[in-house]
Amino acid sequence: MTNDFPQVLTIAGSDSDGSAGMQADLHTFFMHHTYGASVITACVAGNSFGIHDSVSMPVSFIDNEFKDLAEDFKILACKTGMLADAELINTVVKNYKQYDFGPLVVDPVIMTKHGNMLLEQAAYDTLKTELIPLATVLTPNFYEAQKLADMEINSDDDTMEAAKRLRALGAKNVIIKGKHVAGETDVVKDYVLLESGKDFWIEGPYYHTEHKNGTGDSLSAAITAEIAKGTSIEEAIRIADDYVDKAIKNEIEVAHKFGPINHWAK
Ligand SMILES: Nc1ncnc2c1ncn2[C@@H]1O[C@H](COP(=O)(O)OP(=O)(O)O)[C@@H](O)[C@H]1O
Ligand SMILES: Cc1ncc(COP(=O)(O)OP(=O)(O)O)c(N)n1
Repeated sequence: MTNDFPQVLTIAGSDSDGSAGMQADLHTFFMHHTYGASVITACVAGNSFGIHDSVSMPVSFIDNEFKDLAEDFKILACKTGMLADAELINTVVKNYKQYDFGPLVVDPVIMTKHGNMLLEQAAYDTLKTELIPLATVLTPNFYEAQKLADMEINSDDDTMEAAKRLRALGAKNVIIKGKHVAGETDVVKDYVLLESGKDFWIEGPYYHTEHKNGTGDSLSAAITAEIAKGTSIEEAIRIADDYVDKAIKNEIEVAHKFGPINHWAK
């Protein structure tokens, strides 16, 4: 029997079209040679045209998902995605503190790139005070970084200041995914501030494609998988960035409008 596949966990919402949410996480875990388990927090009904309905799981059900995994699995790293509201954030925080599921990557999912809200506004403070302090790596996109750092980002200096503020909330390592707007952008730039104080930019070409649903989920899932394999945080972030870059660059023909990225790309 082989034991070469570290066990990892996504604590996230299900997205019915498979492009984002825990489905994207599980595709990514698989491609990084890790075994993915899931604590489902919410379900969204959606397709490549948008999200059309959403329900949250009962708190007692989420407790039982954690308990069942803790009794049977050795989770080496985990990540959070869509948490919907403050009650769900508090439930996840309580369970993460109770069990030993390794380093935590927090993808502070607030809104999809097409404007659907996935976290209610009343929960932003809970995210900041309860979950972010537990984060080994925090992975906000441009919009989320502005909300959580409570500032506008208009320059590289602003991005660096926002990352400092997010570290001050308690996140050990921060990657802020850069702003990228079709027609305005030739390059995408992510900024990384590590626990050691080391910082750097990861720059790549902007790809003109509608097939980029799930980029943020896949980035944070790849970081999680690499951490579970023992990769350093810096290298995990670089590998994850490269994975998502290739997955956007090499489009696949799935769905009619805003499609998924290509997890098989090499
Ligand atoms: N069109 C694009 N071309 C190249 N890289 C992209 C593109 N869109 C997103 N990325 C990259 O995908 C990763 C996820 O970023 P982003 O899409 O902003 O996250 P989110 O899905 O959380 O909004 C980042 O590394 C970002 O630079
Ligand atoms: C259930 C669910 N969770 C998260 C998202 C958003 O995914 P993300 O990768 O952060 O962003 P997009 O690239 O999809 O905008 C989602 N859509 N559904």
